[in-house]
Amino acid sequence: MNVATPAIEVRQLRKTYRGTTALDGVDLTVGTGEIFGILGPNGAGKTTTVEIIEGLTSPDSGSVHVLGIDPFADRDALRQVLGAQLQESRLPAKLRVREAVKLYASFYPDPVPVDEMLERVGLTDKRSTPFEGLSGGQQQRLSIALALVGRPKVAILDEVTTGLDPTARRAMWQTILDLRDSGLTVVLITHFMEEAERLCDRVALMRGGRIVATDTTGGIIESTVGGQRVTFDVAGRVPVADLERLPGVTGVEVDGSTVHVLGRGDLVTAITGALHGWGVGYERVRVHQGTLDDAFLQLTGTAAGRTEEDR
Ligand SMILES: Nc1ncnc2c1ncn2[C@@H]1O[C@H](COP(=O)(O)OP(=O)(O)OP(=O)(O)O)[C@@H](O)[C@H]1O
Repeated sequence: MNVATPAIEVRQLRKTYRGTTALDGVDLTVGTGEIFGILGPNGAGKTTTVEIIEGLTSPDSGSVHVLGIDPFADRDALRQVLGAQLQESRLPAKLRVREAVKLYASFYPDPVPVDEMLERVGLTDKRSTPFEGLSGGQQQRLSIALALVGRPKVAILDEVTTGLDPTARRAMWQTILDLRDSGLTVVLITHFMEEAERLCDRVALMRGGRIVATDTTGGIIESTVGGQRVTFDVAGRVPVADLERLPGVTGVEVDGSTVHVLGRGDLVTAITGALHGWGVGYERVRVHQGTLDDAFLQLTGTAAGRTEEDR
């Protein structure tokens, strides 16, 4: 990954649809050769952002550059470097797999040979199957083949593993990692936290048309939910101030007789040792490592997979 040489630069994008603010000042820098995830609840503005990057939707204001190309000033140049996978991978029902890839290949000066492309996405056996005869996962793989056949330098993949069974999802993950290893820059919109953790070099979390965090998944977890949460029950008075002063502790929450201590390092040893020393009886010690789900919840106010409207 090389953030010093950005593949995509987005500055202060704003977009309103008839009174609905879809984007409210989005800034993004995607380095060349990284898998960059965009996460956020439904309606956060992810698709609008990538549609603007793809030159499909014009922003009200702000700027976008993909490898230095302005998508709105030079659409033809953009098409040669950017591979976009359609969110709704709709093709004519009767179009056969190989014909579809051949058609898309004809748009480019130096496409991947059609049969090689089919092999790469595991669709060789399905080359003569019409689009309507493909399973959801096969349709996803075909749409990736269509996005990649022109040898793009940047690929935008929008929810490519939605609807896939666990085996197909893992195969798709490997495909995406292989693409990154071959030098492609990948922007990945996903609702799956595990997918983001496994694939993405960095992620941006969106909420209400804004980016609320950009970092590695580990960095986001560390800076929002910290290392871990230790929960235990006490019979008597909770020594909140004393707990807050322990090394590594970043927060203490009390819920009746249940105490949650947030922090980093060897928290359990520090807490139990201190409680013994203070003569405070405790029981049922539980440790919860911070996850990307927790960070998502904290930063977006929404559980992963729920909508902004649900809040
Ligand atoms: N064509 C449109 N007309 C009107 N409003 C739109 C249009 N496209 C998007 N919006 C609105 O803009 C906001 C952002 O939508 P967007 O599709 O970018 O979100 P998203 O994060 O991609 O959501 P999802 O996870 O559901 O795909 C939403 O409030 C949405 O209703």
